[in-house]
Order: sequence, then structure tokens, then C-alpha cells
Amino acid sequence: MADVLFPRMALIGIGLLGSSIALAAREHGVVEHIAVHTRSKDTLDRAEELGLGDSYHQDVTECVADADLVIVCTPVGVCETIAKTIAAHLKPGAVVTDVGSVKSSIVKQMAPHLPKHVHFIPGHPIAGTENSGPDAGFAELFIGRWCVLTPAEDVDKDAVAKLQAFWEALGSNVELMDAEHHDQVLAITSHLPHLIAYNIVGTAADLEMVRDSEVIKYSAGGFRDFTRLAASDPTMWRDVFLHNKEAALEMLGRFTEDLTALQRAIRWGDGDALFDLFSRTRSIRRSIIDAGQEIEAADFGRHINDAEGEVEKSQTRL
Ligand SMILES: NC(=O)C1=CN([C@@H]2O[C@H](COP(=O)(O)OP(=O)(O)OC[C@H]3O[C@@H](n4cnc5c(N)ncnc54)[C@H](O)[C@@H]3O)[C@@H](O)[C@H]2O)C=CC1
Ligand SMILES: O=C(O)C(=O)Cc1ccc(O)cc1
Repeated sequence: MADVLFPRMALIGIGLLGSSIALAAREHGVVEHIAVHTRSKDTLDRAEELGLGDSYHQDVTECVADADLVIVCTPVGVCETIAKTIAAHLKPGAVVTDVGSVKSSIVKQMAPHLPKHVHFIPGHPIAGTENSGPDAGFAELFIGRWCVLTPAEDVDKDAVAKLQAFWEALGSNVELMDAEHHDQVLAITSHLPHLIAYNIVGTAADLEMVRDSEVIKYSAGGFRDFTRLAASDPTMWRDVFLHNKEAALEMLGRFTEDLTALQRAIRWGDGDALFDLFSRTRSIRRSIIDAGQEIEAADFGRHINDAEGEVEKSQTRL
């Protein structure tokens, strides 16, 4: 058990991320009281049935009133409204953070509304699955995953250190980063892959073969992997692209150029160009697996299947 870092934690939104934080924070003893608010009464009732919190609030201002740590776990598009609504009800000295997949927009949406007497430290645990809602959460989600924090330069260092200790207690490795840089990196490593998945599954769905179930029947590993990503929450991902527009368009432009080069290589029978790229990407995959193995094996003693070079997991995680 770790030390109690924040006696009272308030979670706004209790889907995959909110419920996983509730379960992990409880398991590691870093909070004493968990207050939960979410927009829909049905979801709040379900969170109570699952025993995710200690108190449940339909009114978000009541939820945050005594909180030492407030974590916004909603789609990124509603963060400005939430900041405006909670601002006058936050306890002096509270840490306010979030888990949104984009960061510059969160700063723009929330920072202007929050009072000077709280510590605002945007965050992004780079850990998730294609599932959503309060039933989807699990306490191990953050183990061995990165969590990026993007505090402004003038934010209290002790508050940043305390939030860092919170994520480390949940099993994460924490990295501090500039919000704009975060958005560029995540645009290529997370946002574009999801867009490609949505697109390829959409393209396949428009084909006549789908009607004859051939796409489903003969779907090899590759297509199945894309369907997992393409099953991710539509509201969440709509908001990611609307709120990381510039970086997503920049990476999409580069991707489209490279795809056109591949198209040309196929058309002109340029096998060397194809082979060179496929060899380069194969070695990138191997270096990612090697790095992942080190983290998991060294820090968490999970089962490593050496023959395959893969880490066995009970659930599919990033
Ligand atoms: N799903 C994933 O794999 C990951 C998601 N994220 C980020 O975490 C955030 C939450 O994602 P998930 O937990 O996956 O979504 P989710 O759909 O499972 O949960 C979202 C929750 O927010 C609530 N909500 C929506 N609008 C609200 C409002 N106006 N006021 C209060 N509650 C509201 C919903 O009722 C639900 O409880 C998103 O910003 C996403 O970008 C970050 C890392 C991974
Ligand atoms: O399920 C997957 O493969 C993911 O990529 C999960 C994920 C989704 C969004 C994030 O901001 C971080 C992680």
C-alpha cells in the first residue's frame, strides 16, 4: 500500500478511464474518499452498483466541493463547460487534472476559467482499450504505461510531484512534456492509427462483399486488428479530431504523401521500394516489443513468452 496522497478525489466522468482510476487508486490506497459525478443518471447508478466510489453526485459542483484532487475523465469536447461550472466550487490548493487524449485544447478550454488558488496540471495516461463505460474499467490498466503531464512553467512543483507520485503509485511511468509537443507525437502514434482503422473498416463496409459476409468470413488478422480500433467510442474520437485538428491534418498530409509513393511503387513494379519500407517497419516493431518487454519484465514481473517475444495480457491494452 502506498501513502495517502490525496484524501478526497473527485472523478468527473466514470467510463473506462474514470472507473479504472477509481479501482486502481483504491487498490493502491492513494486516496481515502472517491466522489463520482457523471452526466447520465443511469451511468451514475451503474457506478454505484459496481461500488466504484464512496459518494455519487448528480451535481458536479457538490462532487468537487471538498476534493484535494479533481480528475476530469470525460470526452475532451465538454471540458470548457466543466471548468466553467466547477471553478467557483474548487477547494484552495486542490490539484485539477484530466485524462484527455489531446492537451493544447484542454489548456485553452480549462485554464482561463480555473481560479489561481488551484493547481492545474493537464494529464494523459497513454493506456486504454476500445471499450467504454463504467463496466470497462480495470485496476491494472495503467501498469507499465506512460502518463504524460503537461503543466505550465509557473505551476507549483510540489503539486506536480504529488500528481506524478499518484500516477506512479498506479503503476505508470510519468513524463513531463509541452502540450503542443504531446499533440504532435500523439497525432502520429495514436490519432492517425485510429483514423486509418475507421477508414479501412468503413471502406470494407461499403464493398458489395460485405453483404455476402465475405469480409467477415475471410477477415485475416490484419483486418481484425483494425476492427478492434474502429470499435472505439465515436464521441471520444470525434472530439479528439475536432480538438487536435492542426496536428492531425499535418500527420495525415505526410501519411497521404507516403501512401501515394507506395501506390506508385506497386504500379511500376518497384519491388525494392516496397521491400525497403517493409524491412524498415519490421525493425521498428521489433524495437518496440523489446522496449515493452524490458518495462514489463523489470518492473512488474508479468509473464513473458520469450519464444514469441510477446507479453501475455488478460485484456488488450495499448
Ligand atoms: N478510451 C481510451 O482508451 C482512452 C481515453 N482517454 C481519454 O479519456 C477520456 C475519457 O475516455 P473514456 O473513459 O474512454 O470514455 P467513456 O465513454 O468510457 O467515459 C466517458 C464518461 O464521461 C461522461 N460524460 C460525458 N459527457 C459528460 C459531461 N458533460 N459531464 C459529465 N460527464 C460526462 C460519460 O457519461 C462517461 O461516464 C477522453 O477524453 C479520452 O480522450 C485517454 C486514454 C485512453
Ligand atoms: O486501444 C488502443 O489500442 C488504444 O490506442 C487506446 C488508447 C486510446 C486513446 C488514448 O489516448 C490512449 C490509448
